[in-house]
Amino acid sequence: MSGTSAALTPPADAQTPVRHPDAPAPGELLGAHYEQCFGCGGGQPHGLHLEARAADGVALTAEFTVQPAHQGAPGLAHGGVLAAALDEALGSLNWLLRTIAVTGRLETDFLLPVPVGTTLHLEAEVTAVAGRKIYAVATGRVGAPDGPVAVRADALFVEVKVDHFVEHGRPAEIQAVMDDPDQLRRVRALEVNP
Ligand SMILES: CCCCC/C=C\C/C=C\C/C=C\C/C=C\CCCC(=O)SCCNC(=O)CCNC(=O)[C@H](O)C(C)(C)COP(=O)(O)OP(=O)(O)OC[C@H]1O[C@@H](n2cnc3c(N)ncnc32)[C@H](O)[C@@H]1OP(=O)(O)O
Repeated sequence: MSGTSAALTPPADAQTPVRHPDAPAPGELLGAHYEQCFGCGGGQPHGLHLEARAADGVALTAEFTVQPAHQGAPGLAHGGVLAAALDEALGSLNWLLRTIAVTGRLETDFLLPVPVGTTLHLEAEVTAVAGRKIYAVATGRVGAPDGPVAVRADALFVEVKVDHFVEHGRPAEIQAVMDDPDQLRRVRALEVNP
């Protein structure tokens, strides 16, 4: 059984999402938004190393292979890790809107257990935008892009400015980003109207 709370139902005056003209082309790898991100960064040994690719519209596909470090029960992925994979795929939609947004609400259905070694094939899509609120859905299929759906999520992201991170992040990590031209370029690429 699954359902969606009222907070995840777009209001009647919500807009159809618009892919930003400078968004990566369909098929292009999106890359990590932050090297130390648990979801997409290359600098986290036990991270998900999720690789997302732009699709048509305001949508993407992504893959993540469940590692032994991601177990909850013996030989099975932890549910929180699967939720993190969905969250990361949904968060990567920022690249297509060229907006910085953070997860406000994430509702997840766990439909099938996911064994270690499985590659989860994710799809995420923005469904509506209302002011700063971005509504999106994601699914994760096991084994193949057309495999059975193991997990799915409905989410609300809320647009923020870079200041959100500068204000709330631990100063050492924020300074490290500011000192790294490559990292700074990634942040700026997300932010159309700083
Ligand atoms: C130069 C150095 C820069 C360093 C930065 C480096 C890299 C950064 C680059 C990119 C990173 C971007 C994103 C990360 C990407 C991927 C990771 C996966 C995604 C995540 O993992 S991200 C982490 C988890 N995430 C959070 O850490 C959020 C914590 N949270 C907050 O920071 C606030 O809570 C916030 C901002 C969400 C809202 O706060 P706020 O004060 O700005 O706005 P407000 O409360 O007014 O909400 C506005 C409207 O959203 C509705 N609304 C809000 N929350 C709702 C909820 N939960 N349910 C239903 N509706 C909700 C309200 O009802 C209102 O609706 P209405 O306008 O209709 O009244």
